[in-house]
Amino acid sequence: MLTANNIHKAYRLNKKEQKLQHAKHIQVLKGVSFNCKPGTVTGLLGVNGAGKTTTLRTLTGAISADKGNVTLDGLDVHTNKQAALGLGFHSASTALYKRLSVLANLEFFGGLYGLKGANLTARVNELADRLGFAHYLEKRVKDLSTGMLQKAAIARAILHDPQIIILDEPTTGLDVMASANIIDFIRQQKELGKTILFSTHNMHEVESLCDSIVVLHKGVVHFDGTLEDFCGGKDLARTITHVLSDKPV
Ligand SMILES: Nc1ncnc2c1ncn2[C@@H]1O[C@H](COP(=O)(O)OP(=O)(O)OP(=O)(O)O)[C@@H](O)[C@H]1O
Repeated sequence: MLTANNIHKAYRLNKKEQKLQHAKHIQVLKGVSFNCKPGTVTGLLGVNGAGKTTTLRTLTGAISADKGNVTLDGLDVHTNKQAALGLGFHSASTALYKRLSVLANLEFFGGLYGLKGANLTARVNELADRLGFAHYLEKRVKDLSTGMLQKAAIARAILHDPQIIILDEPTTGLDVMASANIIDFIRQQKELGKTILFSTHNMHEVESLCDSIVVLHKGVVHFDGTLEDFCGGKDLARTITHVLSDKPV
């Protein structure tokens, strides 16, 4: 089980912001705690600026938390290498080398995970088939469309076959077909027994995929539980708007 335990995170403001806000820091996460149960899909929801990306980045160690910890099956993912390898993280900033082909990128990053030879080829081909990018393995990353790039970057993030897959807005900016492809992929990964945590603003994706949701608001977990418990049979988009703006549904 992946556990976020009392995560706090503040960012230092730049000089102009410090003057405007009469503060040196902005406290973005204020004690975020939740679990992702094995073999489930959890949606991380919240309005722009709620702290979703910061949560995912601190969970995966991409940035350090000021306080709190993250464990995978009881092991701290920030200090235990084996636990860290249990996570795969994709976000808009997941980098690929633009001048290299998709294949060369995946071979390079696979090598960093210790994959080589037939095992590496098999893993790249498996992901290319599942995500539907086998036909552009030889294309240079700089020549990819947004959707193509997204799939290649997701593949890069999970080359090492992690138990936990963490995706920051995986379908943002994608057309319906490319989005559906990624949603199918998440579903397949769940069927394979993986644990998935992803942030999104698309409530239909949440309704069709998620076993549970975590609603973040102003850096605090506002709700953590099943969709049914959150919505009580009502429409998710309306419920979340109601809950977060305190207006009647
Ligand atoms: N590197 C940074 N330095 C300073 N402030 C930051 C930094 N990164 C994020 N923030 C601020 O932290 C807050 C939360 O940002 P975050 O990106 O985590 O929110 P989010 O819920 O993912 O938003 P969105 O839905 O728009 O992607 C925002 O006020 C943002 O401006």
